[in-house]
Amino acid sequence: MIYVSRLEHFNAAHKLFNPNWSLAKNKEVFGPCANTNWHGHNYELIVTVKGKPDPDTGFVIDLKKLSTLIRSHIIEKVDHKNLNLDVAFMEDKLASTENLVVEFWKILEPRVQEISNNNATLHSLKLYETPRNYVEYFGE
Ligand SMILES: Nc1nc2c(c(=O)[nH]1)N=C([C@H](O)[C@H](O)COP(=O)(O)OP(=O)(O)OP(=O)(O)O)CN2
Repeated sequence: MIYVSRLEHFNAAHKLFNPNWSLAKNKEVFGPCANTNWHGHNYELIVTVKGKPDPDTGFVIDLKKLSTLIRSHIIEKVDHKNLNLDVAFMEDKLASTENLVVEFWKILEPRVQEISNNNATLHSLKLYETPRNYVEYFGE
């Protein structure tokens, strides 16, 4: 089994805010991340797929196709956007890195199989919110 990865990036604004709590409680729990007028991050997304190299191409998946898939279905929807206000798949969800990566998985998982003609499956997503904070998700 070979693991193949593609790195993409996007910039987005958000705030961490639970609408069921008061402003004071949001500030207590989330600190500056609950700042009323938003803040931004340079996100880095690493998409890893797994499979065996196709004997005709030597590819587990065509990385150009994988990049196009990630850009058209994820990056175009979140880049230079406000994750709380502009992104349909984040509606009614807290804009945490964890919740983002779960929504990304739901979008990418079936499409990776499709573009690889069922040769590859999605293995993991790693999403950096800052150079020091990142989450990894394996679909479980
Ligand atoms: N489990 C999570 N914890 C936190 C998340 C998250 O998505 N999941 N997000 C945040 C905030 O969005 C926050 O803006 C993170 O930025 P910051 O604290 O500035 O990040 P760094 O730790 O990298 O910066 P330092 O300068 O090193 O403090 C918070 N928690």
